[in-house]
Amino acid sequence: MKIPEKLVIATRESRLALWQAEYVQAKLSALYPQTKVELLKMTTRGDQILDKTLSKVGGKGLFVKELETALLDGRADLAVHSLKDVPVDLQHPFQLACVMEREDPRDAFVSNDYTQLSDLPAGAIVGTSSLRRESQIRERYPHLIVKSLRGNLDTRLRKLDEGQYAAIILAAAGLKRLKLAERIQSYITIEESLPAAGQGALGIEILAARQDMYDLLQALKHDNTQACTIAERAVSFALGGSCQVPLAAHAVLENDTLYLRALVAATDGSHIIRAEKRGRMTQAYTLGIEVADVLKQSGAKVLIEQAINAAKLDK
Ligand SMILES: NCc1[nH]cc(CCC(=O)O)c1CC(=O)O
Repeated sequence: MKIPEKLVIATRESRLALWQAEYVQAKLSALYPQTKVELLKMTTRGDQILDKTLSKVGGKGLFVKELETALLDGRADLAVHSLKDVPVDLQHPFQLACVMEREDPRDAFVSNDYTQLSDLPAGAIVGTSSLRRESQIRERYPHLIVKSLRGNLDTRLRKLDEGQYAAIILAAAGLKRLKLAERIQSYITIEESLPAAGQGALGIEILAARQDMYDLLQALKHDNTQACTIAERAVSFALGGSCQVPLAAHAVLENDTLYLRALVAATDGSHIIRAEKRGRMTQAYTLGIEVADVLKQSGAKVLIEQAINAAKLDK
């Protein structure tokens, strides 16, 4: 393997994105001490459009496109992403080189006044802009009001502190990475808020033609996480998932067996379709497709069409 003199990592400029890119930078520097590893900091459309909920902005790959341009014109060799933000139908000329070890995949309950969702009184306002979180909250706590909450982590926490919300829901992974875990009142169980495909994991994107990069990055791969997220992303892919659709998929490895759970929800919170299955680690993708098939047989397609139409009407 030929080790390059210099590597450039494309990254967004949010604090979390920079943490993630610097984390990869440190790992690569340790692995390849002769190589100079630099960051190319970029603003994406997802960072600029802050007045709409993500489902209404509606673009797949809202947070990755600009970084891909840098890969294409050779300004960067790799791009570091929250895997959750990487489109499941990532296509040629791009490729995921590897998936790194997952942080805590759970959603976190953040509030200045309450300890957990079940403590909130009727009419209390919960902030989240994820349809996935919203539908699961609505199913279990129909007396709560869910309101949109956008912006990077610091912005979201500021809006909570200003009193616009009784509580907000955020990915635990981001808070932990930014040393903000003390803001977490409680963790929402996987059962109560099934996470998004890839939540908590980092994905490294490259040009598919860059075999040298692919080989170099295999040292960062985490087999367990990669198998779990392949299964999760396959569910989403098979259902045509995007952030317009309330879709969750989460897998864990239990003694070499993958345990995959997924759900599709009605945007109005009226019902949720769930499916789960166990399978071999080496058959992760197939397992995801099978779980998606079970969801389809239970009527998931109709819910997905409704969600996509609702998003169109809202624009
Ligand atoms: N959609 C934005 C996004 N992308 C990744 C994370 C958190 C970190 C992760 O899941 O890896 C977040 C924020 C959130 O969901 O609270």
